[in-house]
Amino acid sequence: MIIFLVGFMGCGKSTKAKQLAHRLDCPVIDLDAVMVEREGQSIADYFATHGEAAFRELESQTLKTYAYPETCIVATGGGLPCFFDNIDWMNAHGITVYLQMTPPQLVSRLHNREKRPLLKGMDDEQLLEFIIKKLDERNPFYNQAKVIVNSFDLDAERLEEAIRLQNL
Ligand SMILES: Nc1ncnc2c1ncn2[C@@H]1O[C@H](COP(=O)(O)OP(=O)(O)OP(=O)(O)O)[C@@H](O)[C@H]1O
Ligand SMILES: O=C(O)C1=C[C@@H](O)[C@@H](O)[C@H](O)C1
Ligand SMILES: [Mg+2]
Repeated sequence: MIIFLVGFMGCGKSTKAKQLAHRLDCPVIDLDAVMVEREGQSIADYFATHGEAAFRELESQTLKTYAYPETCIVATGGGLPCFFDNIDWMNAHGITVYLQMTPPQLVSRLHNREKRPLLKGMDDEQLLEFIIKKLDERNPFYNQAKVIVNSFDLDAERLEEAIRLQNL
């Protein structure tokens, strides 16, 4: 079974993916990291040289063509579920889990903004405003996930339970 973790930048996808993979003794795949490795370029550099539209194409293609092991945890990019038919594809191929956080909680987790092309140069106030607006656009996609959990202070054991309750 493939478990896809989705949610806004900073909601804990990469951290929780590693913890869950450890508990379930299976590999973890971080799709942002897969693209960085394949392209030999950071995501910020990819955005700068090719633009966001090209990045979204690459991201969708990477999602759909990756050779996933039978059981694995996949940390997805923050925008991935919101483009093309990516959320439908994930729902058809595995269990989707939305790691939900409030905008102020996300602000408190989003350091290193210079590495994130969409957040570059923002202070806390601008970031909060941006997140509120973006979440409004993105929630209709994130909310199509099969499991929805508040991920602030969520430990991996409780996350595993929430997924099992729904699916395993
Ligand atoms: N339980 C926690 N308490 C405090 N900080 C945490 C906790 N879990 C994760 N973090 C920190 O929050 C930040 C975001 O976590 P993480 O990188 O896992 O999110 P993400 O959803 O993968 O974000 P993105 O892929 O957009 O970079 C990181 O700096 C991480 O170290
Ligand atoms: O929320 C987004 O649109 C993004 C999130 C990151 O994981 C990266 O995939 C990229 O920086 C874009
Ligand atoms: Mg991540």
